[in-house]
Amino acid sequence: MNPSLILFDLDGTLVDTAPEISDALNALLAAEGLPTIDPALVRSWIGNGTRELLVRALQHLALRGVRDAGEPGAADALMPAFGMHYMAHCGRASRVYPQVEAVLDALREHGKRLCVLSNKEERFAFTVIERHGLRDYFELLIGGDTLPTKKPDPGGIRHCMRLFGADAESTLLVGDSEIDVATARAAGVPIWAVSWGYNHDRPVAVAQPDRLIQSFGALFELTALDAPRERVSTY
Ligand SMILES: O=C(O)COP(=O)(O)O
Ligand SMILES: [Mg+2]
Repeated sequence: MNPSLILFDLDGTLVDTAPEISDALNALLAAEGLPTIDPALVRSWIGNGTRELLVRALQHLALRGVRDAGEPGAADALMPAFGMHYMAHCGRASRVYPQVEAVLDALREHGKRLCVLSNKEERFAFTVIERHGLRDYFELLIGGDTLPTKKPDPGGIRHCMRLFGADAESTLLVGDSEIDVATARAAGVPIWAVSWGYNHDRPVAVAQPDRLIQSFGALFELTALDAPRERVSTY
């Protein structure tokens, strides 16, 4: 395995975003006079994008008898306010996982093309990587609303492969959920799954990724087959 193009899922793979996603959601619910939700439950809803998370939160409240939460259109009506709360919380309580910067540095130094492929809407995904200083590692960020489809549709992977002239053998997806595994399978590319992310309430191992990694440092081995590029100074 010596991929030249490596695509990274964002939430649960590069950055632990669950705390601020539940902070933003609960800030919205409190502002609307609705009951707040246990962060552990919110964490289990991450993976399909922010709007979908809001839909699930409202369904959860409706099932518990909260009036108005189950009204058709409730999620769309609340989405602009949720977006404002989320933007205000983005990058505050989230943390980049250990070794991420060191690995991305090494991969870039060895000439790998790196992209983010997230189901989080582009503006939020961009804000998360920007606020954590990760932006310059990536040549492209595809969010859940960048293209007509999102994961598990293989469109995002195919788009990157076309753009960077990579075939299935020279592409790798690194993700944390069964959605990522399904996306990679649909595109015919290998998938390495991280063990520490968000996969609803089950271990991602059940989705049978090609490899399960226990630490981000495992990705250092992807640099073993390429000589480091000469650094070109701009000064
Ligand atoms: O925001 C989400 O729900 C998921 O985002 P991810 O695809 O980066 O895990
Ligand atoms: Mg994820």
